[in-house]
Amino acid sequence: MTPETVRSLLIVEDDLALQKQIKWSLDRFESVTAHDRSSALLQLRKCLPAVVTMDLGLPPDADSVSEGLKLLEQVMAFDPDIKVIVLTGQNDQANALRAVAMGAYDFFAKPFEPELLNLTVERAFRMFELQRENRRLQALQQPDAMAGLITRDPEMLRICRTIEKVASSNATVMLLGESGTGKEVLARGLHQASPRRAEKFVAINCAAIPENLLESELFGYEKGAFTGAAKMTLGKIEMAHGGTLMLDEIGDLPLSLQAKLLRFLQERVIERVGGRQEIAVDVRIVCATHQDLAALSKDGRFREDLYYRLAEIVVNIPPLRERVGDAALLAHAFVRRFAQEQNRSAMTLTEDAVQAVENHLWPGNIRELENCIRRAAIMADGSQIGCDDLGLKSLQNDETDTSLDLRVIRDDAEKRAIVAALGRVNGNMVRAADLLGVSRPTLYDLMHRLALK
Ligand SMILES: Nc1ncnc2c1ncn2[C@@H]1O[C@H](COP(=O)(O)OP(=O)(O)OP(=O)(O)O)[C@@H](O)[C@H]1O
Repeated sequence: MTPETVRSLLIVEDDLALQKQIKWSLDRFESVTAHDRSSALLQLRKCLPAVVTMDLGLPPDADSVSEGLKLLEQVMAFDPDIKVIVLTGQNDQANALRAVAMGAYDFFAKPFEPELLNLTVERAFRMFELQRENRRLQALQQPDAMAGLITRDPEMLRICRTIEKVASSNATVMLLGESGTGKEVLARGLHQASPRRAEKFVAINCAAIPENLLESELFGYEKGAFTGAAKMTLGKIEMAHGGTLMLDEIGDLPLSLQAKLLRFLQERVIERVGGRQEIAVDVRIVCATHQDLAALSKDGRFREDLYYRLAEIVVNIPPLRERVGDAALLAHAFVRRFAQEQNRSAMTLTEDAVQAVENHLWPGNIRELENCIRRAAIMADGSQIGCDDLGLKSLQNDETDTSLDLRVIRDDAEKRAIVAALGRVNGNMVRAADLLGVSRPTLYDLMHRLALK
């Protein structure tokens, strides 16, 4: 729920005359009504009220408080911030107190005094708004939405800035990158940097759920929609209402569901499985995949119209092997974190371990590196983590070990230049020294040092 949204009052009363009377006496608030528990739950999800006034005696058993208390419990489970004002009979203080113990905000004995009820409802709205505002401010204090993301690679830093820039819009973002490159980290960062940060971030992995369950997982289902559907259940889209929904591995979404998702993106309403009602849902979509979606859509395996809807902003995340200096930077950071988590004194990577980390290609990207360091931090005997602990080959005494040694690089270049100069002047030392810009004795010395004689 975005902070600007006006929240309404829900009046739950089975006596329709009384319901009208309450609505009328609270007419300065925007209100909706319900006459029993199931219609109240429906309104709750549809209108997301801030305040509920509720009769405890509801049908089918209006003489007892069981339905009312059950509804109260469900309201509190749905959103504990909602302020519920319980309307009870004159001599029913025990049940009123029971309701307060279960989370009700206040109670009122019938017949009620309209002015007093007005004041209580107003106070409840104010309390609700204050709590929301408080949470929003707390979220604002979060200094950097990308705080958990470690990188010094220029391309990754550029991506972080892009994510922060587009966060305030509602544009759908598509994150493309190999497995383990941090797509979910970036999606969470986007949510944190957006005005939706006080609401939920919900992620669903389309590849991890069997096709026959995915529809109800995404869209929810009504009670009795299929065998085993014992109660109405919200889908991930509805759960993310007001917040951000991450559709991970979107390339694995079956074609039948692609059509349904497209309809949702166009009309922003869903229908639960087995339901007939259209429910408006306000979510920001982020999707991610390691697959080539454009190619999938050319092959007819991914709807082109859905692709263009989802690809409003496309972010290509580079694999770890292409990020300059990040493997070692992340390795050091993970060592510090895992040593701390295991209450071990400071641990460090040996020099050849750092070198091995830098040279490994990390096909599983940051996830693989993270797991590798976690395992090593557990296995290492002392405070030093070496190549053996990491399960990587040491590069010491290996040819590639000298790849960054300037002296070796310089010697090699000098050797090649001298050979080329001598070749060009057919072995004439005087002319070769001239070509190389050194004296003849210096050229002799160099050839001696470089074992060229
Ligand atoms: N730049 C980073 N700094 C610190 N940790 C990171 C970074 N990128 C990724 N991680 C960590 O690496 C792991 C994998 O990241 P994440 O789940 O976001 O990748 P992914 O691309 O969504 O993977 P998959 O495609 O397999 O779902 C997580 O534990 C995450 O915290």
